[in-house]
Amino acid sequence: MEKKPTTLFVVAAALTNESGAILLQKRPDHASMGGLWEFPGGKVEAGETPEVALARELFEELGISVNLQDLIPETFASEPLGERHLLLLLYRCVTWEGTPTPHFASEIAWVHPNDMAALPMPPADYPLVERLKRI
Ligand SMILES: Nc1nc2c([nH]c(=O)n2[C@H]2C[C@H](O)[C@@H](COP(=O)(O)OP(=O)(O)OP(=O)(O)O)O2)c(=O)[nH]1
Repeated sequence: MEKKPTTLFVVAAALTNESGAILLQKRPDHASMGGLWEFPGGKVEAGETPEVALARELFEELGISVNLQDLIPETFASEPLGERHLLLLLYRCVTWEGTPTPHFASEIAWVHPNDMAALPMPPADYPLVERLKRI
């Protein structure tokens, strides 16, 4: 019988500063996809809307607070991820409270989409970056 992959719902943010650079964080070496640069975010938990999940993740991972209405849908990725299928919703956010501070990531950096090709990222992120370059 054909295997039916479980869809993994992930939300992430393109936190964008005044010069158009976007915050990326480096996954810790011991994590899955360790050492890769990603958009901050994570899995949507049961009972959460995607926006509530993203606001929670941004607070947990970076210590910043966002208003749900400031999370603007930007683009998404739909890609196989091991035995699962990843659906990653990317939101744009230009307004938040607090200074992003890495709580789990090994590093954070502000990177212009044109410079992201130089960084190793999860495979699902490359099409997202291409989209961000054209916006
Ligand atoms: N936050 C985030 N996750 C991403 C990106 N690209 C990408 O493939 N992912 C994947 C990595 C993870 O499998 C999943 C995010 O979940 P998470 O960050 O809460 O997961 P985790 O480290 O606990 O992951 P896992 O070991 O359970 O797979 O989405 C991205 O740009 N940002």
